Amino acid sequence: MPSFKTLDDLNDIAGKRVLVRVDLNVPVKDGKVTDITRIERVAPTIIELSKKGAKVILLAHFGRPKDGPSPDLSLSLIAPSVEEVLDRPVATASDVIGDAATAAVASMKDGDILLLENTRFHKGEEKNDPDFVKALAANGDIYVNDAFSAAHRAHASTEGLAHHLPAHAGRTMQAELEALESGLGNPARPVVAIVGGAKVSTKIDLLMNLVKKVDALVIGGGMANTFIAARGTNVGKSLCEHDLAETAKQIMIEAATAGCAIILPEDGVVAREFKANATNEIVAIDAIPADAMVLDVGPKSIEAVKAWIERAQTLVWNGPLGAFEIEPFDKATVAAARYAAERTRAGKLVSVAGGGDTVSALNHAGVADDFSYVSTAGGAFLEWMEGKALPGVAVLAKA
Ligand SMILES: Nc1ncnc2c1ncn2[C@@H]1O[C@H](COP(=O)(O)OP(=O)(O)O)[C@@H](O)[C@H]1O
Ligand SMILES: O=C(OP(=O)(O)O)[C@H](O)COP(=O)(O)O
Repeated sequence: MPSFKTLDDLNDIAGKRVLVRVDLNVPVKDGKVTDITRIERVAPTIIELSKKGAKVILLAHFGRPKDGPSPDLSLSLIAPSVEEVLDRPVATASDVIGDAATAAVASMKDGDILLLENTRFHKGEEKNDPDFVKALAANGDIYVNDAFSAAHRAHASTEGLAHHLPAHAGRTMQAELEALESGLGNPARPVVAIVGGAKVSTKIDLLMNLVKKVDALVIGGGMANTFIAARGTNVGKSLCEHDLAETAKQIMIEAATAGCAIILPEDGVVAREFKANATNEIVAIDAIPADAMVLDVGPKSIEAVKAWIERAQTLVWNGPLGAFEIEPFDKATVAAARYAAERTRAGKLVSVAGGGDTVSALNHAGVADDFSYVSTAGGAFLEWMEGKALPGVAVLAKA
């Protein structure tokens, strides 16, 4: 595990402006936060710094804004939940740099907490643009990164800042790395990975290495549609990234070479509308109607997933098997989560799951506490599993 400075190395910080990168990219429905796990996980760092008298300035992204600020991706939507979890007032600012941010920081008293606006409202964030990094750094004396779940991004607030200010890992960053190392550093085999969800383009590349590390890869969700389409099967209107067909094919070749089984759904639950209780039917995976979309894997596939969980000694899971937020398309995710929890409780399985929506899905299934470890991270967790150095962690180690 890389060594880095932590909060233990931060003394006499009363009055200091501490820029704390947190991950507040939480699930939201109708403007309301539906899962507060990520907020709960960063609370200890925020409270500790505030109690030491620091001015705690939170930096975070929310969603993937394309063209600058948009009200539906404003962190002001998340601020009330942050206040509720911390049980303290949290001020907000209408921007993350510039006059609005400077004025908000200038008005802080020792121990105050301020949430700046979505870092991704500026293009410089994802480009790790030096001028944007400087503008962020102007409001801080110290940088703390507690966003393990965004540490696979070499962005201004996750990587760039550590080159400008004394950089420390927050309590969650530290705890996540320790827990993953102790749970998965030397995993018992067979290791089975389940990968689903919707972030196909940002996660598909890492499967190329993941298949060399695990014995079986079970693919569900939007990711499965992309693999099924790559085989030449019609996926109708399903969430699918057709331009990634070649990558998907290459992954299947790599998996065969590495001796990793790839398990794709045999059947799916299809609907014509993405909404709760939409009329739906179960179809074989090669019989998806052209005007329908697969919103969950079907009952035969659920049995296959459970059989792989039964064979596994270690399970790593990121990405729900279906659109679990809308019933009845939560069935496969709930069934797999409950079965993995049952095997874990019986001492037959080490189960590690991660990702904002995956954690929310485990909470929905009522089994998050039964898993061996639940990480706040999805993509970062899988990249860690691949053995990759995460830019946000590597830079802390250097600092
Ligand atoms: N078949 C599907 N069609 C559309 N969306 C899906 C499907 N399966 C899963 N999803 C969606 O994937 C999202 C979670 O994906 P992702 O962000 O990759 O997971 P995580 O946050 O756990 O890393 C959920 O909102 C879920 O509705
Ligand atoms: O939610 C996140 O990642 P995850 O969906 O892989 O768990 C992180 O906040 C990173 O977000 P990003 O994938 O838009 O960079």
